[in-house]
Amino acid sequence: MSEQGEQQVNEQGHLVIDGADTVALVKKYQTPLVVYDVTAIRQQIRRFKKVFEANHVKYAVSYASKAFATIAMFQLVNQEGAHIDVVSGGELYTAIKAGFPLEKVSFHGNNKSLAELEMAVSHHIGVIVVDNFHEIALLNQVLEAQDETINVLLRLTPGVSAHTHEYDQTGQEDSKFGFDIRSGQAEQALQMVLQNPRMHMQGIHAHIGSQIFEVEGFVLAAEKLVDLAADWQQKFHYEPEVLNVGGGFGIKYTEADDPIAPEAFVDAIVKAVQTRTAEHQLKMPAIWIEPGRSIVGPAGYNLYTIGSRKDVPGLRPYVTVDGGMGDNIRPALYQAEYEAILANKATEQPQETVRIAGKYCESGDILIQKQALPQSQPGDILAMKATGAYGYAMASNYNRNPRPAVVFVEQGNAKLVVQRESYEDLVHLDRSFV
Ligand SMILES: Cc1ncc(COP(=O)(O)O)c(C=O)c1O
Ligand SMILES: N[C@@H](CCCC[NH3+])C(=O)O
Repeated sequence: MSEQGEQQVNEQGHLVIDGADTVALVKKYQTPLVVYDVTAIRQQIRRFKKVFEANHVKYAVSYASKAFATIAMFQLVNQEGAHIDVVSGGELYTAIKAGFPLEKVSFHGNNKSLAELEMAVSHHIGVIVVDNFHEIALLNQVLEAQDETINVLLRLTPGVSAHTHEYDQTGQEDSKFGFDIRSGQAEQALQMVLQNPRMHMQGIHAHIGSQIFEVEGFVLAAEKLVDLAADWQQKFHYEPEVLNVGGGFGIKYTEADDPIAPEAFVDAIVKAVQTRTAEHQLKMPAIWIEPGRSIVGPAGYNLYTIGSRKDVPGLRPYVTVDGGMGDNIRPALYQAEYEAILANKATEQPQETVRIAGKYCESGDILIQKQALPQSQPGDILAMKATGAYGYAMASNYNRNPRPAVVFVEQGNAKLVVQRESYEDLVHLDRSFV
């Protein structure tokens, strides 16, 4: 068992992840290897749920599976009684393969295809988070063709932009996502759904961004949603059963990060919704959240083997590992920062500051710009911490490197949950030209 930020080391001086010696894991599964601390994932889901339960509100913790979507992860989420959100037919297919209860699935996305909507409706998923007018028409077409009905949430852009990296802002008005509230688009969408006998207007949704450290944005967005609900109650006698405030709760990647606890986010959101609904004399809706990063991020580690080293005189040493931007694009894409330790020398003191480079054919393939480490040798194991969200999920086969294996560890027991890709896998879909 491990808490975010805590580091477990055994008598051999090896980093331990949920009871398993990382050096032994590497011996068995090789590198690059993605390892998840299952206890940490379970704890994180339970922490979110506990706050809702303490406040006696109806709720759903819906894991945003885009952060890490595999069959094993969906099964783990199901064991913890949480919901999931999917954003593609592929994520939905994974949920189906995992045996996930599909009535607990929400389907997001700003351009769901006809085929994706057909798949969602025929599998009777819990709710479609409708994003735009085109989708209302497509969904209606699918529902008529299949003679079905479905629950709908409307995705709204509440005009709240969270303080975060620019690429992650999705709540502001100038966004590709959702119906704009201010211009009246949201109201128009509501009327269309209310008039459609095949769509059950279950509630409203807003997601304001990702890797957010303050509660203010969530509180503001939640208040705006409740104000809108009050307006709709007056105008249309409509009250939402569900108010979904999205995900985006920030995590600690480096010592410089100081996110508030998951409990604090949820508590502030619940209190804001309670207060505002009471003011407007509305029924208290169920509150749904969609944490992705905060559930899997801190629980994940990328393990690499150190290979070559280049000392640039007067500048710095480059220490290269056997992975890089193919298994973690975030440093190259978002200038995301991480910290790493030598997993096989976890008790040794740092002696130098190095740049951790990947093996890909790109100068920008740097995993960590500045990392203090003990003296390292080829063959040492580097453990990058907090890589569990949007790491493996965004992995590619660039340079035709196979994607890593993924191992789940729980109380010392390791289980391979995604096999390492083979060279054969890499050419599997290729067809000969001659
Ligand atoms: C609609 C929606 N819900 C949930 C999430 C999950 O966000 P995070 O992983 O930051 O918790 C995202 C991604 O930002 C999203 O777009
Ligand atoms: N992929 C982004 C987060 C995207 C959030 C999804 N809406 C990251 O790694 O930080």
